[in-house]
Amino acid sequence: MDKIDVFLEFSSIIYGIERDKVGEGMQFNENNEIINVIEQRAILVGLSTGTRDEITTIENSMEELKELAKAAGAVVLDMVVQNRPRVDAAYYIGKGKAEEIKIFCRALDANLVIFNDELSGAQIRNLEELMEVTVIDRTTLILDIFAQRAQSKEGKLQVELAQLRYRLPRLIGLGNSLSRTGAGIGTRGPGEKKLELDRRHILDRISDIRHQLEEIRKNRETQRTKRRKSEIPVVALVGYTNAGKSTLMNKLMSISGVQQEEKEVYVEDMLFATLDTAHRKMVLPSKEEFILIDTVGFVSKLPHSLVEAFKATLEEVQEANLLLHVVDATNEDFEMQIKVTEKVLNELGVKDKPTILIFNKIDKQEDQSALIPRGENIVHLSALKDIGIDILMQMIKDKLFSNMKKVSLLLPYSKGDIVSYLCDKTKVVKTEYREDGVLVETTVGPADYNKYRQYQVNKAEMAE
Ligand SMILES: Nc1nc2c(ncn2[C@@H]2O[C@H](COP(=O)(O)OP(=O)(O)OP(=O)(O)O)[C@@H](O)[C@H]2O)c(=O)[nH]1
Ligand SMILES: [Mg+2]
Repeated sequence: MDKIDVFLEFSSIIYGIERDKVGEGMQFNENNEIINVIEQRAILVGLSTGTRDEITTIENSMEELKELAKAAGAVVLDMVVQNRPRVDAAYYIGKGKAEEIKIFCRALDANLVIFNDELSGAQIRNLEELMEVTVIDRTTLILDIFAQRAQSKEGKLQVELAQLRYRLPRLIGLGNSLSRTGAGIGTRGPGEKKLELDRRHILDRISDIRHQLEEIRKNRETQRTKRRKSEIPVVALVGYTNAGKSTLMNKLMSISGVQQEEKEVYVEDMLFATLDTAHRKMVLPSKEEFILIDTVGFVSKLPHSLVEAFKATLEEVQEANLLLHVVDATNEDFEMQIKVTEKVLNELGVKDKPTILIFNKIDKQEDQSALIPRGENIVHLSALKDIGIDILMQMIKDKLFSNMKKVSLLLPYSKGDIVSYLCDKTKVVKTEYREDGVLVETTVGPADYNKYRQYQVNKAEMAE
């Protein structure tokens, strides 16, 4: 074990004991005793290249970075934006600006500089050497928040995998950074784990995590197959972080009449409150059932390694019959948030799903109600104050169940494949083996109805 390993291992034990201190940096003496708890005092730095493909303004992006920094436990002292047509390969914002920020750090007693974009290993190293403070980027910050929040075994593995993938091409820069800080944002792994710094170990660990995740995925697949068989439709809540997905899930659960108060999902006014998907069974007043899934929220510039790592969890979204895309109507950047969510869903292979666009928090939003779109698959509501929930329920019902038709099909014995398909995919209430074929009573959607209506028999024929 080298010096850094010992240092990190020890600091991870400290974090394990003093959870509320997570988010703060610590200083240790030679005996690895805490001698000082260092506040993570951060200056945020953004770069505006003035190109039109930026999906939001630099000001809004920096505000969000501030929220992310706070969510990770840092104190934000100030924000600096550099206008520059191109990224500087060595110093990202250019050496001159980096020197200015160094003076700024001294003046404000900052010990951390957070960049709004991903940096290369060389940029991190150069900037740290020049500015003499810890340098991290937006990706490290987001991964750090995820590392702090991950609860389930799968969540922890996914975050660790994302962190390791991010680390691998940046070992030189990060090694430097970690040996300098020892603790604090960017050094934490999920479950207070020490993060690897050695290339070979990282590769081994990545392959080990992949295997473990594959096992978990297989298990989930088995459960999903069971669910599919039971033919209960699946509805997934998706959207930008902090939009109110979990609040809406709890609201729908409370009115669905199912006794599951203990199963309320976690709601918090912070970014990335939910990391693990949660499933709950819902029952509509008219008794139809569906499964509702709550999922991790998205954010602008979501690290690619995280999207990759979370793919398996979000596989469920791919299979959902309906998406509820929740939007925070009070956020002035809601259009960007919708675009980001759609883009991430696209990356996950979720395309052309029936979707209800939900503008949430209308109890609070005042100024921009005229700006919020209205339309066929759009609903304005407040999950917190119970406004418009009944309209949403009706829409869900219409989307999931209005096209379903009860049918009695008499299938010749030569059409065994259709019989097995129906038994597999639809809610069969009766099968009867008759002389002229198999009589199947079931409920089908419009596509299946059109395909198999030729086999439909009416009640009089059935009685023969
Ligand atoms: N005023 C108001 N606040 C709401 C409403 N719905 C949710 N909130 C608040 O918004 C914050 C975030 O809510 P969550 O339900 O945790 O949001 P989420 O989309 O699950 O967030 P992540 O899990 O982080 O992706 C909480 O403070 C909620 O109380 C609403 O209708 N009106
Ligand atoms: Mg949530």
